[in-house]
Amino acid sequence: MISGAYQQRRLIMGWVRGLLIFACGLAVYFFSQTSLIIGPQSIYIAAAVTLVAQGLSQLVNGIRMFRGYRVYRYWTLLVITTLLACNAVMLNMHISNRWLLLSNLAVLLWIFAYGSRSLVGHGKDFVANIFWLCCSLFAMVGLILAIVAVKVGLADQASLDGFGDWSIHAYLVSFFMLIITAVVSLLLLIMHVKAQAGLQAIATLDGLTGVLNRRGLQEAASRMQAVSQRIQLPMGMLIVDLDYFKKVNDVYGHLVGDVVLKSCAETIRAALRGGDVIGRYGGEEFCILMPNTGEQEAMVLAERIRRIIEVTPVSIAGVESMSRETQAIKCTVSVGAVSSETMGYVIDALFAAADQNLYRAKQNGRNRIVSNIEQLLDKSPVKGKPAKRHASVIA
Ligand SMILES: Nc1nc2c(ncn2[C@@H]2O[C@H](COP(=O)(O)OP(=O)(O)OP(=O)(O)O)[C@@H](O)[C@H]2O)c(=O)[nH]1
Repeated sequence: MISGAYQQRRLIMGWVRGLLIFACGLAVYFFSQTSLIIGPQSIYIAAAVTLVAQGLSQLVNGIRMFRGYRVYRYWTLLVITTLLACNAVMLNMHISNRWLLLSNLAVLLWIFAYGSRSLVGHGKDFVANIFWLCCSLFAMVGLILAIVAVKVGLADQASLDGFGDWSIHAYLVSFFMLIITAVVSLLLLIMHVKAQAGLQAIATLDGLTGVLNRRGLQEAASRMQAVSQRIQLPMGMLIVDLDYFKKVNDVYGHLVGDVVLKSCAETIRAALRGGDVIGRYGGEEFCILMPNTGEQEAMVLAERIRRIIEVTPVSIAGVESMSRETQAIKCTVSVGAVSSETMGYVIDALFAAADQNLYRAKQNGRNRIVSNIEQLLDKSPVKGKPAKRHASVIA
């Protein structure tokens, strides 16, 4: 978080620097329009464009850094030297205004095209759409600069000599300022949205396994319950608990315990259907919420999870502090299953009933599922094979 805030500060300070140089460029341009200038007006305009280009290129560099793209350290230096050198040579050699203007416009066009490319949105989410908006705003400026360049290219010499008085300047300057303000504001909005999403993820995701934490789970359960109840579809819930996990910690250490937890969370997640939600309910307990799932389907999914954990040993080959012979650990889980068909839609009642069924599964010997299905089918609970030992080691 602290390093993220520091990065953001660095980025924003970079943008501020770019905008200040850009503003200096505009100030020089406005000064060139007064009678206070000494010497030819074109020198001031060339200096103004150089400063504007320099400020913009710093801004574009900042945008690239923000997007995580490669930043060319000497890019801003290259822009300023190219422009200064071209302008100095052309002014000293009294080369036609047309070439002076065209070269300046070309550099500005290049910067906007580069910026526009750096702002292309990826994906279809809100942030991607805002990036696309910024991209099109920069592209629009590029297009207008291209039109001005064509106009300069086609204008006759007499008209070019009065270029300083062309009314398009006022429009261009206001347009530049408007677009830059809009793009910077949109980038700040993206920064804010990303920071919010980061905070939301920290608040609702479990740091170790990457699945929802208890709070995220509660929120997901409330949402699922509201929708299921409204459209009168059943919702199922499983609480999956690793058997004899304390012994894994005791025998192999907490580092291995963490690897086992992560791996089991991933294995369970991979076994779920689209729309199912997994969260970490407690230490070595996971909760699975299943929309449109009755008691029978909940049992089917519970059995799939029990089976897949049983047949998928957790590889601990690369874990530090483990001896080379120990390659993998076999685990089993007990599952408490329940659905709104037997317990109704009250979330706390579902959690309590699933917990109660899990307790019964543990009492009955572990590596098995207990549900309320007998209440529906008048049958005894489905049972998996009891585990013979807590965790076997595959050498
Ligand atoms: N490595 C690791 N261990 C954890 C974590 N959270 C909880 N535990 C451990 O999980 C163990 C849970 O032990 P118990 O509640 O006795 O459960 P158990 O040994 O699995 O026994 P049964 O559930 O009855 O089969 C404790 O030793 C906790 O320290 C974690 O994030 N990482």
